[in-house]
Amino acid sequence: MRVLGTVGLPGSGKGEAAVVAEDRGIPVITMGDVIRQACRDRGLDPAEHHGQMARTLREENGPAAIAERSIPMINKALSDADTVLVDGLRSMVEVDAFESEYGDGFLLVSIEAPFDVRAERLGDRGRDESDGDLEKLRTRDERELELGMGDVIDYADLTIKNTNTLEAFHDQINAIFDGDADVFEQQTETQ
Ligand SMILES: Nc1ncnc2c1ncn2[C@@H]1O[C@H](COP(=O)(O)OP(=O)(O)OP(=O)(O)O)[C@@H](O)[C@H]1O
Repeated sequence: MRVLGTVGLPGSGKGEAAVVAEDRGIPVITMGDVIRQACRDRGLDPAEHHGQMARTLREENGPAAIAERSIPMINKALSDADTVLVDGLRSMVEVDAFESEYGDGFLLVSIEAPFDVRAERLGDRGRDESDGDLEKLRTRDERELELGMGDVIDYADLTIKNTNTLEAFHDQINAIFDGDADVFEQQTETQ
């Protein structure tokens, strides 16, 4: 059993890591899915209430609420699969929740790229208007770091620098899933 969590600032490549996982048939649970499900459970439109629901869940059930709600989803996926990817951890309380559930089976991977590289890639991605806005990216970075993402990045078992081609990045992610170079084993043994 392996639960691989990713952390990274906006545009670092977490979504691409999830694409690699899905291509290999590895289930992906995103924290966003948890929030969308909570919206639907309460009859709310996720497109409209996503941000508010994230805050409500934390207010009602504490800062680890979203991680805790994702654990049953991960466990369900683990009944059919050996490995699951959890996309986008944001704070140490979430790390603690996954570590207490999965112990050494949990591996935290930090995906990193410099601001300028992320800004250019997000500009190309253009998923929404904030993607092309440098000031908004700076604000998003600051907000994530203030909310504790920096600690999670520092704590990660493995760091991947996503500064090369997309193909090279996919190879790096595949190597982690393959357990190449004993990367996975070394890290879990020393935890
Ligand atoms: N090595 C790379 N070379 C070229 N493009 C890349 C590379 N890595 C990622 N990208 C592209 O950069 C964009 C941002 O990557 P991605 O969507 O994976 O980031 P993210 O970490 O999920 O961001 P967010 O948190 O904002 O959703 C995407 O369009 C992705 O295809």
